[in-house]
Amino acid sequence: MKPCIALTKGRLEKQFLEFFQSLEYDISPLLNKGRKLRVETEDFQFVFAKGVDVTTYVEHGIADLGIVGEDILAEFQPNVYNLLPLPFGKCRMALAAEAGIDWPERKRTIASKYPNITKEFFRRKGESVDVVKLEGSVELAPILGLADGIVDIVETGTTLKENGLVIKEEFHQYSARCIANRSSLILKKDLLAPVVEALQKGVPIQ
Ligand SMILES: Nc1ncnc2c1ncn2[C@@H]1O[C@H](COP(=O)(O)OP(=O)(O)OP(=O)(O)O)[C@@H](O)[C@H]1O
Ligand SMILES: O=P(O)(O)OC[C@H]1O[C@H](OP(=O)(O)OP(=O)(O)O)[C@H](O)[C@@H]1O
Repeated sequence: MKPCIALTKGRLEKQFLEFFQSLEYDISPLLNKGRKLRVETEDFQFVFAKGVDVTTYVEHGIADLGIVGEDILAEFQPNVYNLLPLPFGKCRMALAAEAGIDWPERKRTIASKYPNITKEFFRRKGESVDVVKLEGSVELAPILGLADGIVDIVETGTTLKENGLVIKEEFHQYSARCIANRSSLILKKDLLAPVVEALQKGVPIQ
């Protein structure tokens, strides 16, 4: 039996595969996978899904391990074992608003793909806000007047800058994480230990 690893499609998939290859695992069957969502290599089964679905497959034990952004874990709090940080997918969570516009004194409206993280951020500040959930291109919301500000991921800051927004506060730093199904870690210990160890060795000491 091969361990099953669920990968977040897109950005993290690319970065994970480069990292995995640097650990000398053969990833050649994954390089020309086309639109296939399930691919086997010599040592593993890989499945490809959206971040939040990666956590669902791992929580249900369909996948033993998952590669997912820490932002997804913070937002959805899945019942998985948060095994270790990985040295890619680094980004921050920030509150941003239009440059040169005064932050209104009334109750504010904040747009985000992360309503739970947003509410928790303002709860800790003792402020009550209305949160509008969006699925992407969140930077549009203040420009179009849907919200006073946004809570979103920032990496280079280019998206904010090119849309006339500025950071008001940064409040979390994230990276990709390796998560595990809680039972798999016990029941498939011998199968998973070598890969977990290899991933761990590949993570530079902070
Ligand atoms: N600009 C970024 N720079 C670095 N890491 C990012 C950035 N945006 C997102 N991430 C990280 O990568 C993960 C996957 O992001 P990605 O944009 O590939 O998918 P997504 O935002 O879930 O949306 P979709 O699949 O709908 O495009 C996020 O959960 C986050 O941890
Ligand atoms: O600071 P930057 O390097 O510009 O990166 C930040 C952008 O990246 C993410 O969006 P993504 O590309 O995932 O698109 P989305 O808006 O559709 O989620 C995030 O939501 C920001 O919009």
